[in-house]
Order: sequence, then C-alpha cells, then structure tokens
Amino acid sequence: MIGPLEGADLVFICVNTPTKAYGLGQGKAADLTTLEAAARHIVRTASQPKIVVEKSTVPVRAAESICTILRANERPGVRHTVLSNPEFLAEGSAVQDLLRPDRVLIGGERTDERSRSGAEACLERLVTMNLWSSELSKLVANAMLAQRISSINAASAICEATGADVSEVALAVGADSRIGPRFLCASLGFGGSCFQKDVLNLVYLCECLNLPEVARYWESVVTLNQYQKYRFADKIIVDLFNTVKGKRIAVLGFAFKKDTGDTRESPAIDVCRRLIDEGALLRVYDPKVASSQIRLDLNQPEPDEASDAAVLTVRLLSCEGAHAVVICTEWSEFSQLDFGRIFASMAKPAFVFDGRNVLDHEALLRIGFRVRAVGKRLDCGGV
Ligand SMILES: NC(=O)C1=CN([C@@H]2O[C@H](COP(=O)(O)OP(=O)(O)OC[C@H]3O[C@@H](n4cnc5c(N)ncnc54)[C@H](O)[C@@H]3O)[C@@H](O)[C@H]2O)C=CC1
Ligand SMILES: O=C(O)[C@H]1O[C@H](OP(=O)(O)OP(=O)(O)OC[C@H]2O[C@@H](n3ccc(=O)[nH]c3=O)[C@H](O)[C@@H]2O)[C@H](O)[C@@H](O)[C@@H]1O
Repeated sequence: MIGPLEGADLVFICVNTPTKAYGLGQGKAADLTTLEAAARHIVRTASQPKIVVEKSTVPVRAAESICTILRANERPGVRHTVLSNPEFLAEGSAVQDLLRPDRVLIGGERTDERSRSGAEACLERLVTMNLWSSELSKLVANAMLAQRISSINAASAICEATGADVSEVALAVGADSRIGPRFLCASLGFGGSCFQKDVLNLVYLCECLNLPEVARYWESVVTLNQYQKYRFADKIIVDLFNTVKGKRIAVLGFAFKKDTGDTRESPAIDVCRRLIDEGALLRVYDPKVASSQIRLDLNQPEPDEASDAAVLTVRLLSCEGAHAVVICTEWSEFSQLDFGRIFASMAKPAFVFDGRNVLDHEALLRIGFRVRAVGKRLDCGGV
C-alpha cells in the first residue's frame, strides 16, 4: 500500500478494478476491494483535507462508496472532496494522449463556477459534469469503441461470405463525417485489459438496474468479439485441410496491439490456445513480449531439454518448415519481412493468415502463398 499522504492536496486513485465472474449469461461486476482499500488508506493517513480523484474506470456510483467510507471515518474538521477524472489514454500512445487529449473530463459533487473557470484557464478541452455522468461516460466511451470494432468485424464475416472487401467498406462507411474513419480496422478481435472488462461492467450494471434488453445489447459486443477470435482460429484449421495436428505454425505477434508488450486479453491467446488444443506445434514471436509471459498465457511449461516435442517455441522469428504464418499483432516490422525467403523455407502449400490486414496480399500471392485475410476473399490457388 502507498505511504503517508502529508504534503499532497490531490490523491489519485488509479488501482485496477478487476471483474468478478458470475454465472453463464450474466455480466461481471467490478471488484471494488482495491478502491475501498484506497479510500480506507486515505482516511487513515490524511490529517488535512484532500481532493480524492477517482482515476480508475469504475461502475457508476463507485464514488458514492468512496464518499461513504471517507465521510464515516473523517477526522473532525477534515472534509475530503471526491472528483471523477477518468483516463482516456490508450496503450502505445500514452504520452501523446496525455499531452494532447481529446477532452479532460471532471465530474464533481457540485459545479462551482469559480473553480470551473479557474480550471478552464489551466486546461484546454475541459468538460465538467456531475460525478455519475463522468463515471458513466468513461464506460460508455469504451463500450462504443469496442462496439465499433465488433461492428466492423461483423461486417468482415459478411464480406468473406459475399466477396466484398472490408477495407473498402470501412473506407466508404468512414467517409461519412458522422461516422468518421478511425477505429474501423477489422481484426481477429479486440483485446486489452479494459474493453471487455468495461463492457461487462456495463452489462452487470444494466442487469442490476433491471434493464435486461440493454444488458443483452452491450453483451453482444463481447459475444461477437469472442466469435471473431474463434472464427479466425477455425478458418486456419479448416484451410489447413481440416487438421493442424502435428503441423508447425509460426505466430507473429502476441501483444494485444502493436507498440506495447501487454498481453492482457490479447486475441492471440485464444487463437493460440485453440490451435494448441487441436494439436498444432506453435512458434510464437513478439518483439516486446517475454517468452515467460507467452508460456504463462498459454499454460505451457518451459520445454524439457531432453524432449524435442515442445508444443511451443517462443521468441524465435523462424518460419522454417512451417505450414502457416499467422499474424496476430500489427507490428510494423512484420510488413518489412522478406517473405520470399520465408516462403522458400516453408512446407508447401504455404499459407499466410493475416489477422490484422497489414501485409501486402498481392505481393504474397505473387510469391506463391495462399493468403487469407480478415474480411477479404483473395484468390489463392483454388483451395
Ligand atoms: N491501461 C490503460 O491503458 C488504462 C487503464 N485505465 C484504468 O486505470 C485503472 C488501472 O489500470 P492499469 O494501470 O492498466 O492496471 P494495472 O494493474 O497495470 O495497475 C494497477 C496498479 O494498482 C496497484 N494496486 C492494486 N491494488 C492496490 C491497492 N489496494 N493499493 C495500492 N495499489 C494497488 C497495482 O499494484 C498496480 O501497480 C483501471 O481502472 C483501468 O480500467 C484507464 C485508461 C487507460
Ligand atoms: O480504458 C482504457 O484502458 C483505454 O482502452 C482503449 O485503449 P487500449 O485498450 O489501450 O487500446 P486500443 O487502441 O483501444 O485497442 C484495443 C483493442 O482493439 C483493437 N482494435 C483497435 C482499433 C481497430 O480499428 N481495430 C481493432 O481491432 C486493438 O488491436 C486492441 O486489441 C481506449 O482506446 C482508450 O481510450 C481507453 O482509455
């Protein structure tokens, strides 16, 4: 736990709020134990009034619990204030997002015009509102971003079935200024520590508020994401002649997105687990994820030196003898690879499954690869 708070006027609560799973078909509640522990620590150690800033993403009215704990334990004459100031930065672009945020959101118990104009003088793009709106805005922002990805991924399944191209559809749809072009990249599914957690928190909240239709609506965003990950993995199995048993598959990228080493809820985990369950021998490479982390995520122990039957080899960028190369993360370096050499070293027919649509598919086809991408039908030699 953190140390004493003397000398600080502002105390930021940034602890994680993991989700607690309930039965099938039900949402997940945030585990607020860490928030409560933080609030108790503040009242125990603060002898001067503090402004307690709720920075963690929390279910609506979490600030009420913090206030209740603070009020019930306050020392005489020491009145703390609680603000909600949700964080909107994304991993991989954190500094840029902090320096140039789209908005800085502050929710407070009351909107004091004097402090508001003072804060506005310091901060551009400041938006002030009540506490509950601020807490809900963060959850809805993440839910709508996740929904956007599930929407384009749902479109990708239609594209593959019809011959439409999801990149062209995204271009046309995103050209409508009401929709906008960003965050419309079809993929093998979204990952990261927050989208699924926050959508499921919203689902749980809706269930608690007796809004089952609204709960099911948001839940479908996660259901579709799950479907997309397994759809991608199953496509690999089907295209490799309905079995991957004993086949070597090179997986490029394991982080949940490029420019981070974070693997929390990475779609690569579900895809790799499915392939391992079907008997594939994986080689996983990621420029920023430690091999120990990959083994942990895939429940694979360190290989026994005496045995060459390891299911998983990690951190070796080698596609030699592989039946397929699978792109799970959009690292820029992957598009710079010498695919001519890679093709020459692979078992034939050699497949590429591009789960991020980042490679030059025409060039790969010319080399001789059979190419599969998300939301595109590519001519690949009659399979
Ligand atoms: N990771 C991200 O890019 C973003 C995260 N958020 C939100 O920020 C919060 C934190 O997320 P992350 O930084 O990703 O989580 P994290 O798990 O990486 O960091 C949480 C930190 O809190 C500490 N902690 C946990 N319990 C504690 C306690 N009782 N007392 C003191 N410290 C404690 C942990 O040791 C850890 O250092 C979450 O609510 C998340 O939804 C919001 C926007 C972006
Ligand atoms: O609350 C949070 O933690 C943060 O969650 C996301 O940020 P982050 O999870 O770091 O990363 P994103 O860039 O949003 O990507 C999330 C996932 O969606 C995927 N994605 C993103 C965009 C896209 O078009 N397609 C797509 O599949 C990414 O590859 C990744 O797996 C939000 O973008 C941040 O605004 C928010 O503050």
